[in-house]
Amino acid sequence: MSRLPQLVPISIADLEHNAHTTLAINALDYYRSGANDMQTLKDNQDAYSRLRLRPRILRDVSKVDTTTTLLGHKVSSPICIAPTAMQRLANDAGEKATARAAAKAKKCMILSSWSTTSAEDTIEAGREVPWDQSASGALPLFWFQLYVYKDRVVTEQLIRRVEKAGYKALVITVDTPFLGRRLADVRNVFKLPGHMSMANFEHKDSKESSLAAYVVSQIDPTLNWSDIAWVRSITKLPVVVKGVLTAEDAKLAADTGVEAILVSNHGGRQLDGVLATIDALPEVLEAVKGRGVEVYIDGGVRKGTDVLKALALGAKAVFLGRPILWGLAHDGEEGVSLALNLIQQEFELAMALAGCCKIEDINRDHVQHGTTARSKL
Ligand SMILES: Cc1cc2nc3c(=O)[nH]c(=O)nc-3n(C[C@H](O)[C@H](O)[C@H](O)COP(=O)(O)O)c2cc1C
Ligand SMILES: CC(C)CC(=O)C(=O)O
Repeated sequence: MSRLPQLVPISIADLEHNAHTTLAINALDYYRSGANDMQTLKDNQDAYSRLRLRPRILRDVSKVDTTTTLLGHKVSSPICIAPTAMQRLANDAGEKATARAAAKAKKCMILSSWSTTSAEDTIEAGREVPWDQSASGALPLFWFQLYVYKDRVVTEQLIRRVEKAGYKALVITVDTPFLGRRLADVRNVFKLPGHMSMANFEHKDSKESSLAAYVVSQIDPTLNWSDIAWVRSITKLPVVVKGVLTAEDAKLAADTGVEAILVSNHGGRQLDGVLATIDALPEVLEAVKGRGVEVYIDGGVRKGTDVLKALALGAKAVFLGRPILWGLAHDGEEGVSLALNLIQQEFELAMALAGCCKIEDINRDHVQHGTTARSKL
């Protein structure tokens, strides 16, 4: 098969292009696919293009500061790393490379339950990078994404391990009672290669079965709000619910006492046909207004202007899924650093060009839906 030439990457799109030229087809398909017709996958990005920015001028933007806080921890930027499973498919250094890049950038990384490196080894790799406080006071931040296993003993043991290892929040993914139907994975009969394992669950590994069958065998489809309350009752770590898309569920999340909500459709990989996350964000924000719940977003964030739009609509932070995998595939740790730096630099430039010097300067008036001037709306 002839491969396209590599680009010298200067954008996330370039990194994606390069990953298409280098990754083995089963890994590439697993990473890039959405469910079914991939309508939501496409819409996650398209929806950002339907928004327009409203810049302010003459505001002395010679210095731009992107530091912010997530659940009380100061990080260098609201650009964070979403949990993605099986990162060693992209590069042998996998999750360790991502952790080092996150630590260097003093950004927040969420590690997937289904990582190919254990929770302990991943955070340890992050610690190899000095966690010295920068002048801004920002520090690296590691959170753990939890799939709730049918076996609650396994679930609780994992929570104890990640508490001990130093993860600072549990991000419970609630949109995967079953795996979405990703047609390419079905055709490729995708499964984890024999030399890798789901490193947090060695004894639960099921290399023989497809991913969908593994989910059916291990993940609890009876999961409901009382289980979220149960997790909260057995840990002091703050809880983030990942996969909220409606005002109704946002209210229930707040009622359950969770500290944060991650508006997510799992990168279009679960229920195809749901709203793009940036279109679902306003109703979620409205539903939890004044309840002290932080609201984040992921899905389709590829450019600095996307970050600006999400923050202008009210998100506290954005999480990147595939862009990190494209960086990993390009050049391991260096590639993840490149992905993070490219979008960080774009965001800083977008802030300056919109007249914003700090995160608090970004507000609802910096963005509008549609392409018609406000005076004509
Ligand atoms: C290859 C891949 C694996 C993923 N694995 C997980 C996972 O293990 N746990 C989880 O909660 N979300 C998982 N996600 C969803 C991401 O956390 C995130 O919601 C999504 O990728 C964001 O969209 P983006 O890829 O457009 O940035 C995965 C996404 C991809 C693309
Ligand atoms: C192993 C999978 C359930 C990980 C995941 O969330 C995904 O592939 O989207």
